[in-house]
Amino acid sequence: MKNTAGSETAKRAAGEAAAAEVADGDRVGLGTGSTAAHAIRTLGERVADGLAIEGVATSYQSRALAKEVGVPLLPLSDVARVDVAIDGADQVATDANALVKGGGAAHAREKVVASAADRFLVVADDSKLSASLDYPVPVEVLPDALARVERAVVDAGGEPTLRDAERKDGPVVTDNGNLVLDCEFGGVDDPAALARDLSGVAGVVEHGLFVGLADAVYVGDADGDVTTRTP
Ligand SMILES: O=C[C@H](O)[C@H](O)[C@H](O)COP(=O)(O)O
Repeated sequence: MKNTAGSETAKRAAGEAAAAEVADGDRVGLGTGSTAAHAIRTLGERVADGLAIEGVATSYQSRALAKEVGVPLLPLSDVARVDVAIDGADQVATDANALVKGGGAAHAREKVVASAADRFLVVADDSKLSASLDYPVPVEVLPDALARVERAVVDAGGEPTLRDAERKDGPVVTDNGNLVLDCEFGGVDDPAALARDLSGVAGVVEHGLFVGLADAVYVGDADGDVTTRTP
């Protein structure tokens, strides 16, 4: 489920500010979504100006965009670490320590890349900031485990909804061939505990709670100004 409230100016400002942090020779994780796309386009412009980097895409979408703008790519399956990863979020806790991601169903690969990054930079417009995390948590599920995982989410106090796409009959299928449950927990008081609980359920491929992974959050506003938050 996408959080589409923010302005394009704010997203662009955040994406450009984070892309400016990338240095010559870096291996760069390329996030997914409309905000990360601004960072990828900026990196494409910098590559055209002579910046030498290698990108690692987190989704079909980010791979296609990187190719379009001329960012050279390495396959994720060959990569154990990246220097810096830049990615968006659907909701960011104001203390910058926890995020909800996966509105575009890309959170499994995004978490692999974020966890492989020396520096994980999050880019977001200011509508994504929230004192407490109350955005539905996407959970990628092995198709055969759907019923089992739905029950586990209910047991954990959540309300799971199988994600459907507007222009597709049937459920969303991720780039990894799995299903997505958007899980409403109301406010998440202890993101680390919920993250641990969800990771412990057999059949959960990955969930969209990113706790303690971000090194900095670049927050853009509608005037094009950017502030940086660190956990
Ligand atoms: O699965 C998608 C990703 O986690 C995105 O980074 C997240 O949904 C934010 O996307 P956007 O920048 O388009 O709001």
